[in-house]
Amino acid sequence: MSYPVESAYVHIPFCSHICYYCDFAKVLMQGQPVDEYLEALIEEFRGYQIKRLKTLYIGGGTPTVLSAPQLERLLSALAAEIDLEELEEFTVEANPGDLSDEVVEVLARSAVNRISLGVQTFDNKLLKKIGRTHTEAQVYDSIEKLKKAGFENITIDLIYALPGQTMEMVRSDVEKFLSLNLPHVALYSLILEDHTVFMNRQRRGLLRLPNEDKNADMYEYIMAVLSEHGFNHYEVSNFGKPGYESKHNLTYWNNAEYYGVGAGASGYLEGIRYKNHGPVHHYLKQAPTKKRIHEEVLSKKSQIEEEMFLGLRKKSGVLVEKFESKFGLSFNKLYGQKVSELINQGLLFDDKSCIHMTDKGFELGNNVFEAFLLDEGQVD
Ligand SMILES: C[S@@+](CC[C@H](N)C(=O)[O-])C[C@H]1O[C@@H](n2cnc3c(N)ncnc32)[C@H](O)[C@@H]1O
Ligand SMILES: C[S@@+](CC[C@H](N)C(=O)[O-])C[C@H]1O[C@@H](n2cnc3c(N)ncnc32)[C@H](O)[C@@H]1O
Ligand code: SF4
Repeated sequence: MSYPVESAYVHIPFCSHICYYCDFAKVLMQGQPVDEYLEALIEEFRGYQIKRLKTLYIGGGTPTVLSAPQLERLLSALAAEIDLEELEEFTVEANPGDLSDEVVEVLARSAVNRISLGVQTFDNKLLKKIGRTHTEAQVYDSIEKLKKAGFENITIDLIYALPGQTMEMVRSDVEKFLSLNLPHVALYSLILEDHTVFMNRQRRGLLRLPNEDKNADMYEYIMAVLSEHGFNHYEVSNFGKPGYESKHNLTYWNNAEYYGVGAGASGYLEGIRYKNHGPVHHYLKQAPTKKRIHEEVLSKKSQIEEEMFLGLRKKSGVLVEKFESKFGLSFNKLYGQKVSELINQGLLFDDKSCIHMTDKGFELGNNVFEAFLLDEGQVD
């Protein structure tokens, strides 16, 4: 069965500085052929002849390091391609340090209706320690500017379990978020990624990270306090007031297909997961329709596993009937035994039509996901 593709991700790989924890596709903006990149990106987008989209997400890197005219060029070129009446959610990621008045003005005049602000923490000392260049005051300033410009669907990213971070500091970050009265927050536990300053420090024994128990305490605190304040914990790391759950990110977790455009972007089209060339110069060298570096036709086994891993990340879980009609298989025959075991361990619960993770399951996510790996040959 095929479903219409309703989402697109557009990647801006430039940053004004490189954070110590980050391994996303990004490069220092200085000296980069930014205008040339934007034209190539627009051409790649046009090549897909996309007309209808429900969600569009411009991420990075840092889209807001573009100058106001550059951002204007990008936003209007993308908007000209699609039917804006159909577009429900249009997100742009922004960094508090570089959100100028001119950039906010361009955003306000465009079809963008959701801003994702990379705050990470409100603690000035900690911000420095993780390689960020903005301050707490700049966060408030950016949010005020955005609100004044008419944005109310604003989300922020926070990271917890940062080096030297205590429970008290996490509490303070969450309280500061709550006092801003925003409808959404993503809270990520720090992941130590290869090729980062933090991994280098860790290898030399120089990084003091909260241990696993502390990390679990922090997550439990976050879940409890945000649900007390009316946030729906709709995905492992995402919390939104009802109606503010991110439609774009739900596309990923629903295992639906999406266009991925730009250097280092991933996409999923016609059963193929692909990734574009990452380094900007490599990306620019390829013809508009040949930007992909890697394509994988997913086997039925992989499709089923992904359906489970992604679906279980959501509070709403995996709908058994949808699974069965998508794959033409009996869910119970394939996973019934595993699901019973995980329910007995308190990691999953079952409400007849759906399988969901419990809070404990969210905490121990990887143990749960592992149980859904299939053996070779188990499905054709
Ligand atoms: C790739 S960044 C792009 C957004 C923007 N450039 C910024 O930094 O605010 C998206 C988000 O991923 C999260 N992130 C990046 N690296 C991470 C890591 N190693 N562990 C946990 N979260 C991470 C951060 O919260 C960040 O805001
Ligand atoms: C970690 S999430 C943050 C989401 C945000 N908190 C929100 O609710 O909208 C976003 C990051 O994931 C990465 N990302 C998302 N979709 C992508 C795609 N299709 N290809 C490549 N990177 C992607 C980008 O680096 C982007 O900055
Ligand atoms: S976290 Fe954001 S600003 Fe920092 S390096 Fe990564 S993409 Fe750039």
